Amino acid sequence: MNDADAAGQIVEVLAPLAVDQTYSYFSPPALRLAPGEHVEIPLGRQSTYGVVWEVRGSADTPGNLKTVISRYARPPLSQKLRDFVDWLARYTLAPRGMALRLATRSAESAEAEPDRLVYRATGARPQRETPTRARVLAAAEGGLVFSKKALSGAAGCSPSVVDALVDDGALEAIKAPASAIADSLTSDYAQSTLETEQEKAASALRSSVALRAYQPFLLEGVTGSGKTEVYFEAVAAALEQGEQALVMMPEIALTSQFLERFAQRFGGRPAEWHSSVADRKRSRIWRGCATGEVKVVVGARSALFLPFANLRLIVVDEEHDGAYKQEDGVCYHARDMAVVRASIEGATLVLSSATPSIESRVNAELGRYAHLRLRARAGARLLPRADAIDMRIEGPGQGRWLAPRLARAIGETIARGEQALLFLNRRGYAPLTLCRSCGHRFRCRQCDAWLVEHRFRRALICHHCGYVEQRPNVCPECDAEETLSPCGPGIERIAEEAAKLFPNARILVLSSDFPGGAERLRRELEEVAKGSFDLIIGTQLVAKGHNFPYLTLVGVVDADLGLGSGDPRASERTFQLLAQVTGRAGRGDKPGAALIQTYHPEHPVMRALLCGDPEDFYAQEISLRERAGLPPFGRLAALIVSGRDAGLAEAHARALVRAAHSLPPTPAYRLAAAGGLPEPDEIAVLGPAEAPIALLRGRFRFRLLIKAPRRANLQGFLRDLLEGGPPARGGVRVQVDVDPQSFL
Ligand SMILES: Nc1ncnc2c1ncn2[C@@H]1O[C@H](COP(=O)(O)OP(=O)(O)OP(=O)(O)O)[C@@H](O)[C@H]1O
Ligand SMILES: [Zn+2]
Repeated sequence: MNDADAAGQIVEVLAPLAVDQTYSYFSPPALRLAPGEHVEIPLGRQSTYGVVWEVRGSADTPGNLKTVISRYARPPLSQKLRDFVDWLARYTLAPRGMALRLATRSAESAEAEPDRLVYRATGARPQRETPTRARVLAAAEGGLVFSKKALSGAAGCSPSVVDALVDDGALEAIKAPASAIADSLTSDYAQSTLETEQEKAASALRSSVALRAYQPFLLEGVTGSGKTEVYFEAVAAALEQGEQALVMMPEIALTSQFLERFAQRFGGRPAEWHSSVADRKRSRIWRGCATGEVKVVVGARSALFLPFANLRLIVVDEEHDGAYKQEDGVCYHARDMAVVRASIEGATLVLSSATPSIESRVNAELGRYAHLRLRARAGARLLPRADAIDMRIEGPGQGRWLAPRLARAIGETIARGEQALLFLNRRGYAPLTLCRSCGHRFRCRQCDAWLVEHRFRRALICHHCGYVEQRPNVCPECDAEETLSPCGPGIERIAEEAAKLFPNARILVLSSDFPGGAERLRRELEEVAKGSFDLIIGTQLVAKGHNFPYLTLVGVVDADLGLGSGDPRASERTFQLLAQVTGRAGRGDKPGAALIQTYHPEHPVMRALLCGDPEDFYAQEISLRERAGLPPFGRLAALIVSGRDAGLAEAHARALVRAAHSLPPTPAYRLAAAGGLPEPDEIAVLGPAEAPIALLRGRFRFRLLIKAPRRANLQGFLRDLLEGGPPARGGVRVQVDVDPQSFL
């Protein structure tokens, strides 16, 4: 043994806590740690879990450092994954420990499983025979293997009898093969014949995967054009090389159809990764990703932090979907971080959508992403014919929500034995309840929001914080009886109207807030696909990615709903949602149609939907963004300052603005003068303004918006501001949201 072997090490360890820095520890000679290994370390008065971030050198004695307690037998985090964690933290301004937490939450207990023993009869007779022993041997007859528990259970004896029979030579114990975490997959299990455009796109993806280098693609194809079919070819290419692929989906709990389709193509299911997968199973998948045993993961945004051993492909399905943005804890956009992870891993990246985000569209137009397009539906099917119902002219009567033309079309569809879908993106019965006598309106005490009436649950509910109260019969303000009146519709109210209009129809209301959770929704969506319902009424969860072969008519109850929010992405989001939901029609043998109820049929969003060609719409949105310096032409960050005391929160927000303007000048960025128009290369600090939801869960909220040119060092500025600015006091919190998606 030479000196270096005999010496201990000094290691930097990052703990998955709200800390940014690593801590130095002494590691005794016996441990010989490598970067990425998982260790137990003393921290404060306790011991905690951490990951070795760096080995700094050797040392003979701890000196004044604390000593690493032990090492966990878990697969180490690769350099690439550690780089990704560091990158994420730098970009989002989250403490590095919190970014690490995203990658290690399921690592705990991801040790290798101990070998399991199973038992088999040897055919030899035991030296001593008893009735109990005879029963155990009878249970083991036939040459099969059994667990100890199965044998002792069958014989009604204690497990020690099994051990005794092993000692006697009548049974033998053998190592059981570890049960597989994932099905084995076959790249060419059932290949479909691709159409010309599909084949072109698929072969571009296949060659990219073979190259083993970072290459980003935007796969843009109309609804039902076979995007899934195309990116399956990229998955197949990764499997052929024995390497790994990750497919991200915005609503993983609802993707049983997808898993089924995957199994038909590859002969087995991928590993599923999302919050409703049991902890134990998550740990096994985590480990399987690190050992390379798991080849394909289908998951929600958190799957991006799995410790893949050799990741060749990331697919972000429905890349435009808002669900990819995480808005609490570490605020990150999983689509954008997928780009980063793919580039660190040297993997192929596929962003797939029928209605890409403006950001991805611009990136494709500028050549940053290769643009693959599928312009027609597969199998010569047509996109649904869309028509507007002008609510100013042909709307329904007072207290009703379905225009006569829409009601007629639904009746005819059902009569033909086909399915219709009514879409309204609002849960509950009515978004507002008011007293006709005194005008009292029910609002949440914790939030700046009306309480939404839910008839099925007989309650008034706040959709922001979940606060629930019973709906009274008497007005709490003026004591008048029977004067409370619901205003406006939610899907429950549409269901009530539909039940009156179509008393014999099999109607299904789909909403994420009904009891039974994701499991129930999964079953109901399967029933819809089988044709068990005539009319489906649902919120945005019916819009996404489903294939309902019998569905031929989609009715949009209120197409204007999302347009008035003042959000810079309002038009884009409304277009995406409505294109997706109308795209559910006509995917089977029969052509589909969409009827769109709107007060603004001339709105660019409606025009794009009606003519079926979004090019003008995209061009217009892109030029609006460009002129306003909004993403992707400029960059945004929001600081949300909140507190139980409105005055303190507002004062802190103002103090932050003052602090921004008194930061010492630096070559790293330039700040626009307070109140002045920014020069093209300057960062502007806007606000503070009271947030549109000024009160949320009992906290008063003020927002600052930081607007920066694309090349400016936005993170550098934010870091200087948060470090150099005044400390928050009196329970005031500052949340940083880089690339905000929500402005509420
Ligand atoms: N080449 C093909 N051969 C046979 N069937 C195909 C082919 N391409 C697509 N299909 C079928 O067409 C339907 C739509 O395809 P797919 O779901 O892949 O489209 P998509 O573009 O992902 O749809 P969306 O974005 O609307 O969810 C599916 O039922 C699929 O099986
Ligand atoms: Zn509330």
